[in-house]
Amino acid sequence: MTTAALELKDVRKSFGRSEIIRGASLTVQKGERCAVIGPNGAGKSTLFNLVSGRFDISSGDICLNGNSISGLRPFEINRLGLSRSFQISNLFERLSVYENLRCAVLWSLGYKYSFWQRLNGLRDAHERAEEVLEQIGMQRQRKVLAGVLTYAEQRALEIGITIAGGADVILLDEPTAGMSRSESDAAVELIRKVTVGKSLVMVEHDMSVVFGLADKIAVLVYGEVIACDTPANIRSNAAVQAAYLGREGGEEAA
Ligand SMILES: Nc1ncnc2c1ncn2[C@@H]1O[C@H](COP(=O)(O)OP(=O)(O)OP(=O)(O)O)[C@@H](O)[C@H]1O
Repeated sequence: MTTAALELKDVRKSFGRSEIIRGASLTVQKGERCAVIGPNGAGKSTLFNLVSGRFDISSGDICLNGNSISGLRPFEINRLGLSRSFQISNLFERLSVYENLRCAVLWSLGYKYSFWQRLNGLRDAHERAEEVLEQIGMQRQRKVLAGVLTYAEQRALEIGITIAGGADVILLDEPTAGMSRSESDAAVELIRKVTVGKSLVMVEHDMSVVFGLADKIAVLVYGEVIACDTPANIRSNAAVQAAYLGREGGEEAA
């Protein structure tokens, strides 16, 4: 049996007396694209914060490539190969597109101040930043300050920053939020391209994005994964229809 890229085992999280994540289990295989959907307040962002180490789990376990990452800090989890984007823009607005990418690469290389390491680190970071620039199709904007990019370009740059360190498990939080249809279609193509051979977990409200991109959909309702299946099976799942799709995404998902 192959080792899963990411596995959540009966994960629970309470804030004070409120249990927000109530025994969530989820397995994402290597190379698989999984969308997490669910109503507002279901706990999707909390789940991302648990997986990326921003919050500690209350109980259960989370494994990355077969090894427990529970209790590790975000940068340790990142160095083990998991990278996440944020809903809120996470760019250095006064740095250029290229500089933003180079910063992300240097950070992921564990760059520390030492002369020789600095020279080697800068060379490696330059080459990797160039690769990512090409992957996200932003060579023409390389010198443009991140703060003056269009919204869709900023989101594309965020995706570049997320993949810059070469992580093999990518978490994207609402990557197409606030985009027009055509911008969102372009973002889907970009995500598809940059996640080839990687595992993707994304939280997304736009059902055409979810059903267009995901190999597997996990439905989170009140902190529990009530279904996790192929898009076709999720579409016809009566419990999912009742709890979520019937109200929020039925039209796009149909
Ligand atoms: N740090 C926190 N302290 C206390 N309660 C929190 C905290 N973070 C989240 N919650 C609560 O957990 C619940 C789930 O929130 P979360 O943001 O994870 O939901 P979501 O599914 O991402 O929602 P949305 O789709 O609206 O973004 C909410 O009731 C929220 O108020």
